[in-house]
Amino acid sequence: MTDHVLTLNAGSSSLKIGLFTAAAEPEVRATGAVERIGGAAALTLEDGAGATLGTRDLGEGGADHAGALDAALAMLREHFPEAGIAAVGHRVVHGGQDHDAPVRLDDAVLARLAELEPFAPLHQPHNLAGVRAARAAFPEAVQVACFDTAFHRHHPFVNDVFGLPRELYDRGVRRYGFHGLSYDYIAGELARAHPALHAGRVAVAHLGNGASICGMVQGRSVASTMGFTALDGLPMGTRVGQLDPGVVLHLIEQEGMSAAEVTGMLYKRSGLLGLSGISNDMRTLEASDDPRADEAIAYFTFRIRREIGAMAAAMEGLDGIVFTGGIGENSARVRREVCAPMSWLGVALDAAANEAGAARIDAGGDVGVLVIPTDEERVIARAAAAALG
Ligand SMILES: Nc1ncnc2c1ncn2[C@@H]1O[C@H](COP(=O)(O)OP(=O)(O)O)[C@@H](O)[C@H]1O
Ligand SMILES: CC(=O)OP(=O)(O)O
Ligand SMILES: [Mg+2]
Repeated sequence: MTDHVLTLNAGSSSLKIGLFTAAAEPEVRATGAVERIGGAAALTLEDGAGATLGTRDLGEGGADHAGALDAALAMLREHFPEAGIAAVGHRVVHGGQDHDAPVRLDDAVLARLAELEPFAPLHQPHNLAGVRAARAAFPEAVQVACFDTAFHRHHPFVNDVFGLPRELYDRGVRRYGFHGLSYDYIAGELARAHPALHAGRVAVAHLGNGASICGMVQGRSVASTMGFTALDGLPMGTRVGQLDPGVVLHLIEQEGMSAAEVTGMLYKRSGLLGLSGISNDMRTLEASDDPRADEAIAYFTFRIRREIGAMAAAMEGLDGIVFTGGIGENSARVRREVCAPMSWLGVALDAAANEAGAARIDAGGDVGVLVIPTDEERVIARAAAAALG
């Protein structure tokens, strides 16, 4: 029976899939993840209760995004041979100016989204390759795109613009912001479980291999640290984060680097990897006793603090901080190094709650501090189920 929806979510270092019932509030049947794509990639499939159904080692450097998708779909089919797929929901990182909501994919939409590939080179090509693969594997299914940019499409002008000649803004050179599916989920969780915070001003820090902060007022995005591309703002696993554009000019004009070489440096060889010289992966850096690993983490947490301060200014106050994403959910050290020096802003951390990975980790200061596991898959599944009517 075609009574299920499938979700595909290609991140920069991961591929996540989900199998849900096609209900208005979809029920999760299984989730699968390939982590550390490009490194020691491994696939895990779990059932809806979190019990492991299968694991597969894809080997050091053994899987790219396409290989990860093949392996994940094969394992899913093995465990759920009876599940028919009525709709496939895709995370598509960049929706450009056109999309503030999910959209059904056809050839014309797909062609326009492909034009945005240069603006999200670590994601968009993999997202669209997933669409093509899913159309071939499930030709009868409805294909739906869910955009990381959609949640941010109604920023105030001052948070949407760069100080460039106006015609560039008119041509779409704007601050789009990303990780919107994650922020959409967090906004829903705040509304459900923390209505007072939902009504207030919250800095949501999505810290994964890609990392950004969203300034959320009454559950809506008013600012993002990410901009025209997912390079801006915080330093990330391999991405540079905020950078003086004069450095780019220097690299090209004085150092003789090509545009492609600069692109490779800023997207793939900077951030935690570039600073540490060791790894883009926070688990590896935390386990290292090399001082460069500590310095990379120190820069990461310093920039998060700086940007939370900037969000407080953008929102004219701060009622809460939410940590989410692979690092935000799991690294007590990062949360501690971010929060400890922010008592001036009313942030007081409960050290024991933080180390224990509790859901609420503030010690009752002016600013509520929460850890909320994100669920981009659920947001995608809801949109895919909704498209079925
Ligand atoms: N227990 C942990 N402690 C510290 N960092 C962790 C832990 N688990 C995962 N991470 C980090 O989370 C990051 C990946 O986050 P994730 O949101 O899954 O990535 P992506 O941005 O590719 O979707 C990696 O840097 C990884 O090391
Ligand atoms: C937009 C982005 O950076 O996504 P991810 O964190 O999944 O790489
Ligand atoms: Mg991600």
